[in-house]
Amino acid sequence: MTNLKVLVSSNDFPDSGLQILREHFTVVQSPYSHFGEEGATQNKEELLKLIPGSSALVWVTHHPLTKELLDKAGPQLKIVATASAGYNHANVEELKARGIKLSNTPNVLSSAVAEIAVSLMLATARRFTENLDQVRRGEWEAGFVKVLGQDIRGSTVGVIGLGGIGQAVVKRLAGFEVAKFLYTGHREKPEAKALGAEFVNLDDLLTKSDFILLAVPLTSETRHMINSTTLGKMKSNAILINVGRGDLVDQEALYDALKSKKIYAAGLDVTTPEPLPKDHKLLTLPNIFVLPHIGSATVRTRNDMAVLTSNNVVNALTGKPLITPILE
Ligand SMILES: O=C(O)C(=O)CO
Repeated sequence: MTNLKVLVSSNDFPDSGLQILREHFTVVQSPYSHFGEEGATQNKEELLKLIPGSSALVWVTHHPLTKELLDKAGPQLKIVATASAGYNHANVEELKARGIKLSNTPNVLSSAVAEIAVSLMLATARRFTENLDQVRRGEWEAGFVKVLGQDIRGSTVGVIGLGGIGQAVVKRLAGFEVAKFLYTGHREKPEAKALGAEFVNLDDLLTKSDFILLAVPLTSETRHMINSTTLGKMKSNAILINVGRGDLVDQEALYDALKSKKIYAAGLDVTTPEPLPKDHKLLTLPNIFVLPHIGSATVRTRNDMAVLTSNNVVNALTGKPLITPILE
């Protein structure tokens, strides 16, 4: 064990990851979580107190890594290891300018997030929100014609971003008799052939797909890529699924498109903000199904993410290459 200090940024980092860190370093952990307005404020104050002298930061959720925090940490900071695949909160340019390494946790969460994407497809296509509401009200529609949904069978599924998560969704849909998989992105993916997915431009994907899956990182290029213009190109039976980041979607435009039935439905695991306030107007719509960002929230996946995060820290502080580098 060394005296190098590792700060774990919230109280819910799994023991599997903590154990690895404790074998090597002096571990300091915030007693708060990032979640909720109060938790986030308390945690920020606590982190400002705990961060000086840290050689590594284990960044557990999506709290922004501000210049203020980095300044407080001090010049010995070598690595930020974020326990997430997405790293839009990690202030990449600032880390790069300061020569600080950055790692994330891709791949280990692809199957869990893909399961949530498929769940959202089913929940929206089969109108779980309206149907569950009927059950809760004790007012089931009688007869043959119930709240009728759409089939995944025979549909065209368009994937925006055929990376690890997008590919895992296509694999999981193998038994659903999907008619066609389309995908778009910066370039064709070698994996697409085996998956039977056809590379198209964004406009083609938007105009032809029955399901549109967002599985791209949030960048300045992808922010609000779903807006009134792109929503306007979708089919009236289109279902939008977002397992990426809330800001990929202009939520005002999405509200209008769902309210006016310009598109059929939306299933969101990610929103802006998170948590979405319970009186948010999106939640008044019958054709939306919202989850509280649980894509990677299984015991196994969270443990895998924690172990990978900690092993990245061990490697960075013992002079070995990062396992999953963003900045090295
Ligand atoms: O790891 C991430 O970036 C996630 O949002 C998982 O749901």
